[in-house]
Amino acid sequence: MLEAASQLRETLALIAPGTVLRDGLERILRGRTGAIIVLGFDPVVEAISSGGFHLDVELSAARLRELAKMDGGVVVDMDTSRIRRANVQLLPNASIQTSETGMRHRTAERVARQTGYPVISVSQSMRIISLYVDGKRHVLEPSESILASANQALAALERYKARLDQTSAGLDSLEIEDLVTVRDVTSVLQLMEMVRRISADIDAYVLELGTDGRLLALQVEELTRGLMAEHGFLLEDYLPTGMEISAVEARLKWVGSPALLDLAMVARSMGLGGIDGQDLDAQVSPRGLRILSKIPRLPVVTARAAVERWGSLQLILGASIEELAAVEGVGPQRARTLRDGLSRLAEISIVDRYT
Ligand SMILES: Nc1ncnc2c1ncn2[C@@H]1O[C@H](COP(=O)(O)OP(=O)(O)OP(=O)(O)O)[C@@H](O)[C@H]1O
Repeated sequence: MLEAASQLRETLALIAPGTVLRDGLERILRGRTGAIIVLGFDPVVEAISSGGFHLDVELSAARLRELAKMDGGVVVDMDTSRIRRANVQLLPNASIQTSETGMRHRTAERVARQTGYPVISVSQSMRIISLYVDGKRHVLEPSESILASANQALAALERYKARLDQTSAGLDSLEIEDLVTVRDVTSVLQLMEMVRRISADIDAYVLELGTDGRLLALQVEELTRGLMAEHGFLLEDYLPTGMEISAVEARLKWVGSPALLDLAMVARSMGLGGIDGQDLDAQVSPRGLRILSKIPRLPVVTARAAVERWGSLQLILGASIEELAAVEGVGPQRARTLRDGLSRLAEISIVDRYT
């Protein structure tokens, strides 16, 4: 059995716009009929299916629509995308709790609970498609209303991303001048986490939207490109020795959205700002990976080699071209790229400060 959240996700993907199943469901709705469709076929399903007939035909939208016109349920074997039974009376255990009204929906919920397979009901009277999976009911919204919510989330994502870019550029300058405090680092991490959460929400919409969500997916991908890598570099730059990135990520995941607004909470998650994370004005110095990764044409392995050799951005800034070139994995040409890149970042930082 799949993990609950992933079972819902996988089923939503199976019935998203653009899939055969969704096309069939839309036809059933347009034809003003109803349906009850079990997405799985095994001896348990067989045991609670009575009457009707056995089939072994490929699932198609037109077939599903035709079979749904008949009374009773349709059983689809999703592994092989084949229709296995139609016109069956489903007889789940009547003692299974159901919060639904109407025989079709009560049956759908019970069958889903009893078999562990997702069950779809299309209500003829209410004209809605419901999915019963993992003991819960999920009503399929029309793409337009999902898109409306997704667009709101996208607007929020754009706002947070713009703030993140600004805050991250501010951190560049502070790093060059060695004036970073815990507050500066955690502000960037906080915004990264917010952006990550909003994109995860949008990903869920994208999944449910199927082909209707392609443009949305592209926009999110564009907005969040490179963000995961930068997130990792930021942590590598500031984590106290001995603290694992995965441990910080696991902690952050459990910080609720309101608590995420508290910088001390974020600081505590990454082991900065003292035991309680309250010392936000404490000075910290980066190892330098995040800022070096921003230098065009400088491979990450080279940046990493320099960071491993000196262990601090200030020391890298103070190193001569010859010293840089002598590091294994750097060499003369990349040493120059690195030095020029850092000089440019330093210039930008000075310009930012005095204009
Ligand atoms: N146990 C069952 N097995 C298979 N199909 C069923 C079962 N119970 C109901 N149905 C199907 O649902 C149809 C509608 O039944 P009923 O009017 O009791 O349900 P409903 O919940 O009010 O449905 P709707 O919301 O579509 O109006 C039945 O004609 C039958 O095709």
